[in-house]
Amino acid sequence: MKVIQVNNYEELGKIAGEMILEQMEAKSDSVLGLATGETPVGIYRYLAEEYRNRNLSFSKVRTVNLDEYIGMDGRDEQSYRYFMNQHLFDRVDIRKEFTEVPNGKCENAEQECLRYEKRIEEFGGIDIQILGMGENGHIGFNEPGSEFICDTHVVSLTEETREVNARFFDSADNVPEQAITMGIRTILKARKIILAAFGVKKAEALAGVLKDRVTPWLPASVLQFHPDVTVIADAAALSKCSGLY
Ligand SMILES: O=P(O)(O)OC[C@H]1O[C@](O)(CO)[C@@H](O)[C@@H]1O
Repeated sequence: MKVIQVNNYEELGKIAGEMILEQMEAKSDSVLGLATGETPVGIYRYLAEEYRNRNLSFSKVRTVNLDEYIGMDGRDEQSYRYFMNQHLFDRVDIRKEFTEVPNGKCENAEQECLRYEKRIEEFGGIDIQILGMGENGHIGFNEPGSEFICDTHVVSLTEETREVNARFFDSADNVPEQAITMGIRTILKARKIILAAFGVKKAEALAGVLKDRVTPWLPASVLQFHPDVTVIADAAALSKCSGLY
């Protein structure tokens, strides 16, 4: 894995953003795999700014998001669809019908997972996938103990993740208990992966990803099996990784 240490959050957004723009320059109809959470907000901000500053177009770009809470639709402010509209899709000329986020309000979640996986295939697979990482090492909502050979599926969130994500809700009780997430196999099929980590809360998990054995108990460690992963992280997130990169 290639590791890039950044000095601040803005730099993380710029370096990851430039990798995405490079991908779009090489292929205007690139398929971008996108993530939610606080970490990638700076990446979307950078993309939206560069869209305005340069003569860029997202009109041919397709996107697929990692996950969505079950029970939420795009009008719910805590939904990941809402997050993506707010931070990126409403700020660039992307075609909404080219943006995919699992439908949290679907009638049949199992069918929705199959539809989602098929849609990624129809798009031609993911060219570049942005990943954040949970403090427990989850990627997407693949929690510790998840199967590696798994496509888009329904998950029950751990209490730990629900508590960490309570910051986006009125209380932890309001955090949905289930979500739809791309599986680890879906993620590993992406041609390139960026793992973004910021802050000391990610230090332990990131050290495990860079130095420990691959284990389902630290889902992000599976990225060691992927041939093209770039880790972009600040000194705090890398503080337990000295000598490893
Ligand atoms: O970037 P943050 O806010 O630390 O979140 C990390 C991870 O948590 C999630 O938001 C879900 O718990 C993931 O989508 C994300 O990768």
